[in-house]
Amino acid sequence: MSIIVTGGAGYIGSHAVLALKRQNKDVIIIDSLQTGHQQAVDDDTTFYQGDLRDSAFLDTVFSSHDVEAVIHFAADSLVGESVKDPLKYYDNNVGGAISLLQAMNRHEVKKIVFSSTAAIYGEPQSQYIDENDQAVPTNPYGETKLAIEKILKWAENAYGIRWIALRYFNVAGADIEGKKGEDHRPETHLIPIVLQVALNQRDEITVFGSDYKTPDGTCIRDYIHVTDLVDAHLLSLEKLSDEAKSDVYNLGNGKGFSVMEVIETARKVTGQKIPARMAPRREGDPAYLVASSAKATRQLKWSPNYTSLETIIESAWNWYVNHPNGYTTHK
Ligand SMILES: NC(=O)c1ccc[n+]([C@@H]2O[C@H](COP(=O)([O-])OP(=O)(O)OC[C@H]3O[C@@H](n4cnc5c(N)ncnc54)[C@H](O)[C@@H]3O)[C@@H](O)[C@H]2O)c1
Ligand SMILES: O=c1ccn([C@@H]2O[C@H](COP(=O)(O)OP(=O)(O)O[C@H]3O[C@H](CO)[C@H](O)[C@H](O)[C@H]3O)[C@@H](O)[C@H]2O)c(=O)[nH]1
Repeated sequence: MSIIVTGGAGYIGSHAVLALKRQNKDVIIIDSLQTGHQQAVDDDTTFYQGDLRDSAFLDTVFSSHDVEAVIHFAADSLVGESVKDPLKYYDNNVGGAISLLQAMNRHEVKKIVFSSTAAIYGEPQSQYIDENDQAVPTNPYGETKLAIEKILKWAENAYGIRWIALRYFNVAGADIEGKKGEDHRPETHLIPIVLQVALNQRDEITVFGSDYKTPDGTCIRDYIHVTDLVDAHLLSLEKLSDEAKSDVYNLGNGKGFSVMEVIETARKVTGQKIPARMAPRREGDPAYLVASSAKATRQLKWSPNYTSLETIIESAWNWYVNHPNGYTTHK
């Protein structure tokens, strides 16, 4: 039996493929390479290049393998871009998920683990966000992910497809053995940008806002190591195999770090100066976003191993030092 990983040539998906292969699972990647990289796919992994919205393409993949379950990472995920071009996000994220679920239904595949996001919560209502907090997204990206969670509920009701939606906080770091890393183009995430400054690829890091109501005035986020995040997907697959009920889980580290703490830690890890410039707030950034992952700890038996910010940044730095140009040729 095989596991299909959509978006397996992307940052998180490629780490999931690595983890599944370390468990000797038979993995099939589906990826259009619209933001992913051919070089992130190992030669010994079955890879189909194509778009999820292409049903005939999906039929070819699903009918060529005995598919046990799907892990669905493929999506567009830039918050700012989603505000400028919301239809692109509804088309790719919601359209892609619908097409995938239809293919699963046609081919009688009944288990899916889905990448959701903390962005579905919008402005947080409490200090540690839990799964019962209000889901009121403040951008189209978050809306598309929430819409897919709702689609999953109805798909279960009608077609018996069971699902687990994992709401990620700030995913960061790279494989501890240095086999995979993060290469988004354009890069918008804080830690990779800070490390690009350390590599002299950028002049400085722009700090978006230093007047928040936080101890040092900069935004606080919950950074979760990509390998810990991926572990929760493997546990979710096991849980679905045990006929457990469909559910949503937050995935975070439970610890908040400010933008300045990230920069300070990166200075320590890299030994570089990393000049920082204070700038106005970025629109739509809440001051404080930290997860309660108690439900995942309790019900998935999940526990993160790489919770120190230093370890997270060190693992990313290790990959960048060895891959200063990322996955060299894009696409
Ligand atoms: N990186 C984070 O901090 C973060 C946080 C919360 C949620 N997420 C979610 O995790 C998932 C993976 O994120 P990532 O950072 O690895 O992104 P990524 O862009 O590196 O990976 C996404 C992959 O999906 C592929 N893809 C996109 N649309 C496709 C389509 N229609 N058909 C086939 N392939 C398609 C892309 O080519 C890419 O390889 C996304 O769903 C994202 O919304 C990420
Ligand atoms: O050059 C930069 C980049 C980021 N930041 C700050 O660093 C923090 C982290 O920003 P990221 O862009 O790395 O991450 P976000 O918190 O904006 O977004 C992440 O969390 C979201 C959930 O709220 C979504 O899931 C999204 O996909 C995921 O990347 C924010 O306060 C941001 O303002 C800077 O100061 N300078």
